[in-house]
Amino acid sequence: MTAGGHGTDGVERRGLMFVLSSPSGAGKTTLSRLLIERMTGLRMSVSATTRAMRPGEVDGRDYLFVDKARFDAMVKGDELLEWATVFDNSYGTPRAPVEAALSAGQDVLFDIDWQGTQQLREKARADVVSVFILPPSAADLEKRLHSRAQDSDEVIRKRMSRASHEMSHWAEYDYIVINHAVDEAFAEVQSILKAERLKRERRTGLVGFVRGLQGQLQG
Ligand SMILES: Nc1nc2c(ncn2[C@@H]2O[C@H](COP(=O)(O)OP(=O)(O)O)[C@@H](O)[C@H]2O)c(=O)[nH]1
Ligand SMILES: Nc1ncnc2c1ncn2[C@@H]1O[C@H](COP(=O)(O)OP(=O)(O)O)[C@@H](O)[C@H]1O
Repeated sequence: MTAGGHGTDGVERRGLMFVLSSPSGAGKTTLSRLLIERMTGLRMSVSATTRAMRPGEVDGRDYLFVDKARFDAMVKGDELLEWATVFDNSYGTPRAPVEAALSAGQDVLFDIDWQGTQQLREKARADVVSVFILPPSAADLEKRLHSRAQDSDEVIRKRMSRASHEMSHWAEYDYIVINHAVDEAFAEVQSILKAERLKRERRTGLVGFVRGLQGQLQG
């Protein structure tokens, strides 16, 4: 699924799928936006969802907002790389943009839940890097859900009551980041991506590069 692209140092490598998951309100969206703004070579995977649009959200940027019939047609037509039901709504990752980005040598960022992460891992274990974001405390989580001011009290109660269940999947992830201060959590997530980009196994161009160096040395 992942064709080659060039790393910042010019050595060809396979693109990776960078996954952020967390209980609702822990900071995935905030960290994802910062990553997209500040890291080159990284594209956001825009999910399809049947949930209602929140104030300030933009169709096609935050999500593709679709009705249940369209979502079911996407599932039937094998248009989704993975999909799951979360908070009574359907969410899924459109396959085509992900495949196009990876073939163009870009990395892809996913804000998806543990169910979607498991499905991606089953499909492409070596190319998936997963990070679970935890809130510093339950009180902070609740405060953040309220401060976002985009969900009703009832929806927030539902999200809080699901948080413990969501969090129970933390040990399936490669990295765990505790989101105390945004800047620090961002720096940690950024470091993970930078290090993962340098992993030897992804750097398909290294053999040729080193051969070239050896040729120069013998030359
Ligand atoms: N499996 C899967 N989960 C998704 C997808 N898109 C979003 N989610 C997850 O659905 C959950 C709810 O997302 P959302 O309604 O935006 O609320 P938020 O968690 O407060 O941002 C979050 O855990 C997201 O990570 C997707 O395409 N697939
Ligand atoms: N480290 C942090 N400290 C304080 N507030 C934060 C922090 N990270 C995120 N927030 C705020 O918490 C709310 C929920 O964050 P968001 O990124 O939407 O979470 P998620 O996408 O995981 O549901 C937002 O209002 C966001 O601005």
